[in-house]
Amino acid sequence: MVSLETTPALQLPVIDFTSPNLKPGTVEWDSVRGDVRRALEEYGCFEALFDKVPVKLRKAVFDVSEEAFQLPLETKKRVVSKRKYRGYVGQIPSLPLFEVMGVDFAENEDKVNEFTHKLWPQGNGSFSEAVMSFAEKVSELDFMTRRMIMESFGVNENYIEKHLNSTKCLVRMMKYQGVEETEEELGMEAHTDRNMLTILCQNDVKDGLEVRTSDDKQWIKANPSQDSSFIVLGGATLHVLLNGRVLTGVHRVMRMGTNTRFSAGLFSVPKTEDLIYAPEELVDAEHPRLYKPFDFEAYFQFTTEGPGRRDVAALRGYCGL
Ligand SMILES: O=C(O)CCC(=O)C(=O)O
Ligand SMILES: [Fe+2]
Repeated sequence: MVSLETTPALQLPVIDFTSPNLKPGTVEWDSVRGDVRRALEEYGCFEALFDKVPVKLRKAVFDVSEEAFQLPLETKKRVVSKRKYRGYVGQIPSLPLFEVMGVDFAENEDKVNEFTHKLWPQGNGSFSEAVMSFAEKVSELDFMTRRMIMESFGVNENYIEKHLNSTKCLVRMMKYQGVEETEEELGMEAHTDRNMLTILCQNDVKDGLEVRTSDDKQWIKANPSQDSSFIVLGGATLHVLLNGRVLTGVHRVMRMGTNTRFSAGLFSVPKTEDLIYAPEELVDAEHPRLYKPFDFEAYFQFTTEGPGRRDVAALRGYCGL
């Protein structure tokens, strides 16, 4: 007999960060902290309702990124970097729909202005301002999430403070061309992020980002609200730092429809050369240490030197114990 029941569409957990009382030590904080832990343990990802980024600022970010992508290719090439995740990347033969601008040290006014001046020698205050303001506001969600997850594992306060100060902000603005085909096309291949935490938002093109379930069997369509939510993804560095106790969500971008999709993200990235390894609070008889001390730059290099290196299996091969 054919069952008439349909499987409800899979959804990412949604966590509400909008309580005005969301401060360490409050009941609200502890409750959200529990949600964050469960989501990162089970999905390596969640949708965050977060109201500290005004709609106007989101719009400004997508407007300036559109302006940047419209510059002639020769101009965009002025910000091509040796390191793939920074600067301008586009015209990848296997990902023809995709372009990205990555502004490193987006919390630093001089660095942002330097980037802007390479694209617009006469200056472009709106670009610099949108990037810096986005980095500042979204960092609040990044810091809260990382503080919560570390607190939930009993990591001591000094360590947490030191950890939070050990990262920089990379703001990446992505563009995915629309497609005429009726079939879905790949916008960005399946991968795990390498950094600590990634926080993404997108323009009014609804679909695109998909996150794989932890059993690797299904894709969950992320469908963040255009005005009030962000998708938060745990990266490989956070996974190593927390001794594998949180997942790093595999994700990809699929394109369908003729509208151009713009997305923007804050990537927290280690800025020091200190080796990363799990604090003692994360290691016990039940949870033996999984990874050798980890050098972010060396790992980054490793992932770029061959195909298929952007997943947890490759990470284990690289630095597993
Ligand atoms: O555009 C998106 O939503 C995803 C981008 C992404 O996964 C990345 O830049 O690592
Ligand atoms: Fe990613």
